[in-house]
Amino acid sequence: MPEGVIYLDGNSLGPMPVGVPGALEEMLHKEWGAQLIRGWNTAGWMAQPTRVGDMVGRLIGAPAGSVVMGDTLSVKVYQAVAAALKMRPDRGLILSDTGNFPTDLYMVEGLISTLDRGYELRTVEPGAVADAIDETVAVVMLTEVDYRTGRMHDMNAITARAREAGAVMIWDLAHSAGAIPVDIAGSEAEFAVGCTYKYLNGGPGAPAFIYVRPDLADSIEPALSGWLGHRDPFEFKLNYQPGAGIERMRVGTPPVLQMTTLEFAMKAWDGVDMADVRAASVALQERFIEGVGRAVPQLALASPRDSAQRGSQVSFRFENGYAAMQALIHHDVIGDFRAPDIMRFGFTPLYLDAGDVDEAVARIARVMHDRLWDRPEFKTRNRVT
Ligand SMILES: Cc1ncc(COP(=O)(O)O)c(C=O)c1O
Ligand SMILES: Nc1c(O)cccc1C(=O)C[C@H](N)C(=O)O
Repeated sequence: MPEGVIYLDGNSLGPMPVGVPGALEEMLHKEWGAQLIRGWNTAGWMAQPTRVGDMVGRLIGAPAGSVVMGDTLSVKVYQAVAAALKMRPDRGLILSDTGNFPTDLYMVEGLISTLDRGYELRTVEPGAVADAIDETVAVVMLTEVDYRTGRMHDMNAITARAREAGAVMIWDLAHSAGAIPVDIAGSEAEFAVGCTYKYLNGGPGAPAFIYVRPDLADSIEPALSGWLGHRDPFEFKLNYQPGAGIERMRVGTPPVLQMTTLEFAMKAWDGVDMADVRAASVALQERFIEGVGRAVPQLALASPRDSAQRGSQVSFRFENGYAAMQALIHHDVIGDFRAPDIMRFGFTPLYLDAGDVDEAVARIARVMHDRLWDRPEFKTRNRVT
């Protein structure tokens, strides 16, 4: 971590794991440089999407062979929804919630605009999802942890409700993978998707993942029928035939450099138990909430106070939240801002401890008490964070 920086934004972009530059340099010289196109076979690039998929799968409770990496999360959402709709041709409703990340909703809008049957995308308040699931719903698509508030859905209860109603369940685990324990197989959800540039530290643009419940993987119909999801890509047949199991959710050429970065980053999780990560995360978050509550009571907690209902982030509402976050970043506490008024802080025990939390609270208190945010340069909205 850069000297003096307290990084509370690993829920948006994880930091670079120690050793990544060396690992990449080695790969560039020994694999791409020396092996050239032979690297697809001899360096194992072709098998990397499922090999890394298994590493990610372990953290989300997915059995080996049920997760594949590739593309962006937006694309994986599209694939999951398209396949799910084909499983329920008699129904026309896709249910999501108003807390979902916009791209998930946008991808559904785009997908259904290309389909002849009139589909409806309906969003309800997060707390109203379970009651909104009935026999008219084809697909329930939710992000488990709300990107703004950190509010967590009850994955098992909602999946069970969807199952009862005959709807297909898709979970977006963008804010769950590497953040909280997930038992996707135990939930019996049909699909899950997620990204790897947040808690898994795969780097900006790291490939996304998709999980398909193993008993379905050989029967789902991929909408993005790319050649690397074909049963025999190197037969170069004129017609598409889906590959075996999860392989059919591959599309085109995998981003090998990003995949190699991610594969290296995943080594940090070897032997790590998500229950330990969760316990450490909750302890850090509780310390933070109590500290901020004592020192800066004007920041209103936007996250559930009960840690059992919160992912691995803590958010506060403040009307000048954008400027306050810019000022904080200026003072080397990096969180981010989400419109309209949310200051968001992510907790990642792999590289944060109680001392970081106390120092962050002290700097937040200074920024707020001394109104260090009240400067024109902090008020121009032109930033990602
Ligand atoms: C829940 C969720 N879905 C999707 C995305 C983004 O998708 P993509 O990786 O395609 O930009 C994010 C974050 O950017 C997210 O938080
Ligand atoms: N994926 C991002 C990007 O390409 C640029 C900036 C931010 C992101 C994010 O991941 C945002 C994140 N999903 C969020 O929860 O707000």
